[in-house]
Amino acid sequence: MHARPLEVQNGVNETRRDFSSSSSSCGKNRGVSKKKELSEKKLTRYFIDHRRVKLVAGSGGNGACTFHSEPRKEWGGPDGGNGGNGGDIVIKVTRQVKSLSSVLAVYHGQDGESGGSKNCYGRNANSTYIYVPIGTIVKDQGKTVADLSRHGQQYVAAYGGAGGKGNRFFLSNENRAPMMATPGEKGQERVLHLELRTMAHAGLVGFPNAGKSSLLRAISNAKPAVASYPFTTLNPHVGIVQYRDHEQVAVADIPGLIHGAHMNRGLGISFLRHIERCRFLLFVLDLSSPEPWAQLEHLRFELDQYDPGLSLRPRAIVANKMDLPEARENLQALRNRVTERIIPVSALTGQNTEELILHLRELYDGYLESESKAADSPVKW
Ligand SMILES: Nc1nc2c(ncn2[C@@H]2O[C@H](COP(=O)(O)OP(=O)(O)OP(=O)(O)O)[C@@H](O)[C@H]2O)c(=O)[nH]1
Ligand SMILES: [Mg+2]
Repeated sequence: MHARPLEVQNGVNETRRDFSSSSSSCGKNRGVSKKKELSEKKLTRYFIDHRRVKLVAGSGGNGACTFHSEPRKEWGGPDGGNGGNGGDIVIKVTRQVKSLSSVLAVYHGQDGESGGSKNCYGRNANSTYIYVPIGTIVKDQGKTVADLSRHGQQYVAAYGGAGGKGNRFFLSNENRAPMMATPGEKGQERVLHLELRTMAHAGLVGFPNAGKSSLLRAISNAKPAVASYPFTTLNPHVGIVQYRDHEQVAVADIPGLIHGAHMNRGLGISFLRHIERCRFLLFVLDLSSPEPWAQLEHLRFELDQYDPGLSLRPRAIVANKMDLPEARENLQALRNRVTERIIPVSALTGQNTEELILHLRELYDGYLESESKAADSPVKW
């Protein structure tokens, strides 16, 4: 078990290899020849699940100060139109976007058009949209201001400034020739933090190489990359387990945790955040490794350090790699040490995955029941 951090160090090289080969647009095997060590800091850069954005909404257009002029009509009166409103900046959820990597650091909204003569009003500016994935949380100085969990949901993050008034607006009985017009207001300026938290019912939690991605492949429609080195998975993948009665359970393959993850080691805190959103947990253990129960203790420790009680969510232990002889030897020893339900499976051969799928459904039904109870309970004032 103590060899894990070392393994992770080795895997750091490998991750670059996988990263370049898995995204075809980057070109094949680009990183393979380069043996440069990839630091943990660089590793975390590949997955963007939080962003700081500065938003400057559009300013309103200025009002115009003009007078009607026509041949033989000396005092035509004021005809300066109002300016248009500045564009808002809107954060909008879309299914098509999977991470926050496309979100820029600064956004400027469009300015409203200025008013013109002949009572022409300036055009209002269009809103600027920032597209984010489902499960994005918007925070302003640490306070959550929006929790965007549905496709199409939107949040107006910065309001555009109102357009200025033209001199026609100030026409009154007292003042027949107003010489004033107001400038457009400045758009709202804000600095927000966006955070992405995977939305899934179940989370696969385990050390790198435990077989989480293989398991997700075996039980759901998702096809995350599988390879024999740690940190193959750099982004959470969500797979859907489909049942005959059309019920669907979402399972998230969360990148491997390592010892010290709560202190941001490895892929660290960013992934603990994703686990936080899962209703129930499946601890995936590589049973072919020596003393697999130590993996479980480490995982629990990391979860509880991040959020006390997180490891106590409804859960099951998935004893993976049961096709290997060492795993069969370890299973009984694990059973003697752990009271929770253990489901022995082999993600590689698909052995006993039905039991896991059925147990997942039990956990899901339990979750639905607790949700409906919570909805029925009277609200306390
Ligand atoms: N023999 C055997 N090998 C398995 C089994 N499940 C996974 N593996 C192998 O274990 C290695 C790691 O599998 P992954 O599914 O990539 O592991 P992971 O937990 O997703 O790893 P990270 O994404 O790095 O955290 C691969 O070489 C798999 O082929 C299993 O049930 N039996
Ligand atoms: Mg994986």
